[in-house]
Amino acid sequence: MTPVIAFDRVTKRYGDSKSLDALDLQVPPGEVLALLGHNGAGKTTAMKLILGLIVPSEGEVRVFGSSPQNAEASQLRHRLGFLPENVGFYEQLSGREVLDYFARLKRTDRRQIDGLLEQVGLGAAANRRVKTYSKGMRQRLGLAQALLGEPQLLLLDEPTTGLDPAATRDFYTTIEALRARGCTVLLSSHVLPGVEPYIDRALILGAGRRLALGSIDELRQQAALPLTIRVKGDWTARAPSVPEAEGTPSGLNGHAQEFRISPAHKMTVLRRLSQTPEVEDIELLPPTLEHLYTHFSATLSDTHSGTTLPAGDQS
Ligand SMILES: Nc1ncnc2c1ncn2[C@@H]1O[C@H](COP(=O)(O)OP(=O)(O)OP(=O)(O)O)[C@@H](O)[C@H]1O
Repeated sequence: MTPVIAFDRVTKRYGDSKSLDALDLQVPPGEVLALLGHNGAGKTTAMKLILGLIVPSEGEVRVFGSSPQNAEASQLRHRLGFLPENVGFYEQLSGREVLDYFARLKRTDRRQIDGLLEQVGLGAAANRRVKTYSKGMRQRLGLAQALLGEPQLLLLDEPTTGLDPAATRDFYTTIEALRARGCTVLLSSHVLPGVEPYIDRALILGAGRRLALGSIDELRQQAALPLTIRVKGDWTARAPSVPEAEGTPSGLNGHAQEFRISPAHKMTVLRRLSQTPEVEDIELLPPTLEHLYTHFSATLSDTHSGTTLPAGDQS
């Protein structure tokens, strides 16, 4: 199956510095991929290359099997929706008028506008001027604009910046619906909380390089970070220590204790604890995407200080 996005050793240079450095990436149809990285990691550069706004210095970018630069590029753009990082609209227009304007620009059917406004939760505010919209409402209008024409590929640059937790959740619910209808979504972010359940894979970029790529489970396996075990009950008198624990265990409310163990010791520790009658409950807390992001981003500082990236992540 042709990947929706394919980067083959793509480098983008500005003067002497590289915004992207020999990036390889294949995104299959219907995947939701999070593009994660600190400021300046190369996320927006990758999106601009996909949109055909800039050209690679080396390597090749293909979108739906074609170069975003060639003669078919305008057709290609009809299959694409884009929400830029800083979305700006004409303040004097209403939400409906803004979408009407963009639908004309994109030459798409204007009858979808009301449905889209409902879908992003702006149905009741459709006739209000944009200048009266909150930050969250503007982001929703930006998303509705990106969804005009039922795109098969959606590029969302920092879409949840400035949104409150409820608006962020609503936003991810919309992403879930898009995934259900087979749309491929590329979502750049450094705001991670809440994104985990909605993505298929994450690409962690650092200084234009691929630091890690995989599903959350694959990233957990690669990182082999300790997991946290939370144990409730008055069990410490009978089994006062867990020799496998890393660092100092922490007490919680006097009735629970939390400690970190390596994944290799998980089953040994669980078996022992489950045979201790005073143990009332055991909770396993695997590393979150945020932990993984911090871990893989630290490999970049290691690289800069002379050591290399982990095996398998050097492309
Ligand atoms: N037009 C340009 N001219 C020179 N340097 C550029 C240009 N565009 C981007 N860069 C540089 O390329 C690097 C990557 O930038 P990019 O905007 O892709 O990062 P980003 O991951 O999107 O960052 P942020 O999270 O801050 O948006 C940065 O060092 C940036 O300064």
